[in-house]
Amino acid sequence: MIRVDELQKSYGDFAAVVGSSFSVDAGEIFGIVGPNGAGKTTTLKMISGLIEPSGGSATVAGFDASDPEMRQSLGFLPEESPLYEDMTPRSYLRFFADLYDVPREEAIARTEATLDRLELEYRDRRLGDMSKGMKRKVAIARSLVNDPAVLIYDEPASGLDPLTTNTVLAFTRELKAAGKTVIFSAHNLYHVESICDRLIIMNEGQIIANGSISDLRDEYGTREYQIWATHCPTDLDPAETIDSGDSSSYLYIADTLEDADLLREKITRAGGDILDFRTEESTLESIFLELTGKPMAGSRTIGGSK
Ligand SMILES: Nc1ncnc2c1ncn2[C@@H]1O[C@H](COP(=O)(O)OP(=O)(O)OP(=O)(O)O)[C@@H](O)[C@H]1O
Repeated sequence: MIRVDELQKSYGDFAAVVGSSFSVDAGEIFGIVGPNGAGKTTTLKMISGLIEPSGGSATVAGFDASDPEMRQSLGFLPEESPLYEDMTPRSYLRFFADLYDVPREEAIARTEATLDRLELEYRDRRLGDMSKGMKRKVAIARSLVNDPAVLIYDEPASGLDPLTTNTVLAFTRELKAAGKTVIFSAHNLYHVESICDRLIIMNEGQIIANGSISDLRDEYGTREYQIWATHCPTDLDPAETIDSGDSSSYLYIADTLEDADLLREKITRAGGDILDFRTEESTLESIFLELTGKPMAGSRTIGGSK
């Protein structure tokens, strides 16, 4: 659905994007992550036809990014989406429907349904008097005004409260369920990990990793199996021991599932009980840190990060 081939952008001597190539299949949510200045927004703007590449090409739904016809297939939500402050959500969305030549009735039905789903009240209030979250919902509705097959969302949940963030993430999943293709850029790696099918990591204008979270874990991450038990056979060396008065518990770590099964067998044969068994995997954040050497602003880890 989207094909990016050796895409480049230079500003004078400075190379903001250096020969990026990747493709996004129909119906995928595809993530783009990277530290500040990595070239994410520049890449998204080139795919959207908003800036001209210095080299290479991008196609969306079979159209070159520079082809005006491509716009009918695309909804772009920029990182900062200034709205016309004196308009109301309804008048603003009708204005965009007219720009895209969408019939009025159809536009009203579509945008009202989107605003219902995003739980936006006050649709006749001046946009200038609305909160950031409310404006974001209107901008999301705008991205769908022409019912595009492809959506490019640059930091859609940035700066929003947790409730609105959850609504935006759930809505993005629903777009996929409805058959849309979504490119999703975010600083919060937990969001990317929870909704993206595949992703690229960019650093200093280059793609440094490309694949599903599971692919990236296999290639760059670690996985270990942890067993907590009540007993310590004499020939085993626990990674950790917790003494709590009259009883102790022991932690054993295995690198493979086969080794973990052997450990469990040994412990139960020696009369011990297994208290807990869990898999600990690298989070996207730890992989990101490993690859870029830079922490991701605005990100957070979920339990079990290493
Ligand atoms: N119009 C421009 N003129 C000169 N340099 C630019 C221009 N636009 C972007 N850049 C530079 O290109 C690099 C990539 O910028 P870009 O906005 O694509 O990064 P990003 O990964 O989206 O960053 P962030 O996470 O901070 O939004 C940055 O160093 C930026 O300063």
